[in-house]
Amino acid sequence: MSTRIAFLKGHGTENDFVIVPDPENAIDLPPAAVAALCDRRAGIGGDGLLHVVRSAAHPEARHMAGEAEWFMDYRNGDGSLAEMCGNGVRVFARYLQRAGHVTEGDIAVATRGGVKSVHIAKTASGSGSATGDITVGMGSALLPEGDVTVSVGARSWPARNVNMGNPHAVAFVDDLAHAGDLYTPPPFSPADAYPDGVNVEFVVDRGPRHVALRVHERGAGETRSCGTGACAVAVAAARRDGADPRVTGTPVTYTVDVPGGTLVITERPDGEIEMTGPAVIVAEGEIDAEWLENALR
Ligand SMILES: N[C@@H](CCC[C@H](N)C(=O)O)C(=O)O
Repeated sequence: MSTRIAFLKGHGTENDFVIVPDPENAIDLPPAAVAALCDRRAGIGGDGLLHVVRSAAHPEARHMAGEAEWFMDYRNGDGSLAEMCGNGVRVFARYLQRAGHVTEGDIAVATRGGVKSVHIAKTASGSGSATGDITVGMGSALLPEGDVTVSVGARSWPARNVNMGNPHAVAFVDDLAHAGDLYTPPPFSPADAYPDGVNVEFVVDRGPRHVALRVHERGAGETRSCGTGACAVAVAAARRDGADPRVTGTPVTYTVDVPGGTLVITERPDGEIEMTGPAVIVAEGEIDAEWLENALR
C-alpha cells in the first residue's frame, strides 16, 4: 500500500460516504480497512465507502467498460458489499465531475447492479462542484411475493418486499417514532426471510404522493437517507395507492422525505425509476497509511 492515500468525504441527503479514488484499482481495501475508515470515532466516518475505479481495471466491472468508464465499487460501513447505492451513485458522479473526469449532462456509471444513467444538472455558477441536483436512472423495481412481518417491541406490521438491485422491506406505520431506536436490525417473521440481510424502511404519509421514511440499512444501521430505499418506498406506496404507471401509461411521482432531506422519485410507464436529489462533496484529504495498516492488525 502506498504511504499516501487520497480521500474525499461527501453526502447525498446526509447519507455520507468516504470516497477513495483509485483509477487503476491499486489500493487493497479489505472489509476491515473499509470498516476502519467508516468508523465515526476512530476513522473518517461514513455510512459507506465509494471506491472509484476504472471499469476496465476491476474484475467485477470489466464487462461494463464499453458502456461506462467508471465503476462504483460500493461498500457498506461494516465492510460488506452491496449491489447498489442510490445516494452513492449521485455522490460518485459529483466526485467525477469535481475531478474533471466528466462534465455536466449525461454520464454512465457501472455498479454491481448494472450500468446506471446519471444526469448532472447544470449549476448556477457553472462550476457544479458542490451544489445542484443529480438524477439517476435506477432501473425497475421487482416486487417478490411472500408475506413478511416486521416487529419493533410489541408492535408489528406487514412489510412489502421490493428489490431495487438490493433488497428492501417496506412497512407503513402510523408514526415514525414507532420504529424505535433502530440500533439493531428489527426482527422479521419468518425469521429466515432474509438470509442475506435486508434494508428496512418504516414509512408514514405526509400528503398526496408524499411520504416520509426512516431506514435501517443492512451493513450500516440507521442512516439519514437511503436512495434505493426511497425508490422502494415510492413503488410500494404507489401500488398501495392503486397507481401503476406500467398499466396507466402515466408517470407517477412521489416526494420522499428522509431525515437528511428530500428525494423525488418518478416511475415511468416503462417501469424505469428516476431518483433526483442533491450530492455534495464536503472535504478532501489524505489517509495516513500507517494508521490504516495498524487498524488492520
Ligand atoms: N444507502 C444506499 C444503500 C446502500 C446499500 C445497502 N446498505 C445494502 O446493503 O443493500 C442507498 O442510498 O441506496
